[in-house]
Amino acid sequence: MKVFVDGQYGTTGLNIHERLNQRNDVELLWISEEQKKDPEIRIKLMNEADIVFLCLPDQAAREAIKLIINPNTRVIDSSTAFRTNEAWTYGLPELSALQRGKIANAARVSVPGCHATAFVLAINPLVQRGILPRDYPVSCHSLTGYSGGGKAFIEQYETGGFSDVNDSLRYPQHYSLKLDHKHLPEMKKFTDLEFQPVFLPTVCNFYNGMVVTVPLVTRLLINQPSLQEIHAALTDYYQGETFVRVIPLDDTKGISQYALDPTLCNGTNYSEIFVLGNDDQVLVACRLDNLGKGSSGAAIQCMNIMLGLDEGFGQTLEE
Ligand SMILES: NC(=O)C1=CN([C@@H]2O[C@H](COP(=O)(O)OP(=O)(O)OC[C@H]3O[C@@H](n4cnc5c(N)ncnc54)[C@H](OP(=O)(O)O)[C@@H]3O)[C@@H](O)[C@H]2O)C=CC1
Ligand SMILES: CC(=O)N[C@@H](CCC(=O)OP(=O)(O)O)C(=O)O
Repeated sequence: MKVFVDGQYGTTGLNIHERLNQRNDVELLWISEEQKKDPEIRIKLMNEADIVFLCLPDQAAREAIKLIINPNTRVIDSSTAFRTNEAWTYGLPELSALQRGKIANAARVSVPGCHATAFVLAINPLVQRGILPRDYPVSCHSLTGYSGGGKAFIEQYETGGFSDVNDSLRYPQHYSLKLDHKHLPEMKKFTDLEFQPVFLPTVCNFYNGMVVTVPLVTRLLINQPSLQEIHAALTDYYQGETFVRVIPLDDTKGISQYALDPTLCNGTNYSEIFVLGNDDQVLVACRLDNLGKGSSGAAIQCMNIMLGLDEGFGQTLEE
């Protein structure tokens, strides 16, 4: 099976390339760094491939898709360009059994954004199980490593050694302060919420890793559930999932007393859901690697599903 990664020299593309390089069921079509934007070579490689990964900025992804004319070429796009487009399938198999089936048969799959993945995983089951009202005024915070910003952003952190210009990057920075983050449309659509959440991300001085948190006031939820009931609903929803782990309440005692490290899923495709707080106010948190389940790992998981393979094939699996 032939695979081409368009954008193979970028942060996400490089990561996907590395993961696929280790597999012997995949023939990777290769483009040199000098030629990576040459339309003629890209057209040839994209139409020769069974699967194309697009790991490009949004506008470049919109242009690239027009270059694919082979009806048998299936596409997995990591950008924001097509995530809420009805002609595309949202690549989050843990949404539902129906969604997993759609991915298996899809010709065009859009990989969810990293913040959106964590938010949807944490919140969608609570809406589907009739716990969180669809019109709840949801708010959400995300703590993320800087690799989510791509090559140019990474350079600001890693070269120049915190010059006067970017000295403040040493410290956590809130961003997207117009409260219009580009993941909001998918966050709303794939949780069935009536309104977009208020979403505030914070980028920090570490490479990868992420924790998204959603505070909930239980007296405003349907039938005023306890913390245990919220935890039980999430645990039940994700039973049998390989890559979503709802952490048992007994195992969250240490975290409740100390802190939630955003980097502990790094290097894996796992996401971990924590239910913290108390019976009056619950904090649902989701931890993942923005370069794993937040992008490249999720893209590979989708490819495996599309090919009828085990979802964990080629992923780092840990017990
Ligand atoms: N980093 C992350 O954690 C995540 C990223 N994403 C998404 O994945 C996509 C890629 O992001 P990321 O890897 O971070 O970005 P990078 O900036 O790190 O990489 C993008 C790559 O695409 C190349 N490129 C740009 N335009 C073209 C073009 N017209 N034709 C061919 N190649 C081109 C760039 O080259 P050059 O630099 O020379 O312009 C670069 O090598 C984005 O849409 C991003 O939103 C999604 C989830 C997480
Ligand atoms: C630190 C940082 O800037 N992170 C990026 C996340 C990138 C990502 O997941 O998503 P896209 O695929 O939608 O680009 C951001 O918040 O925009």
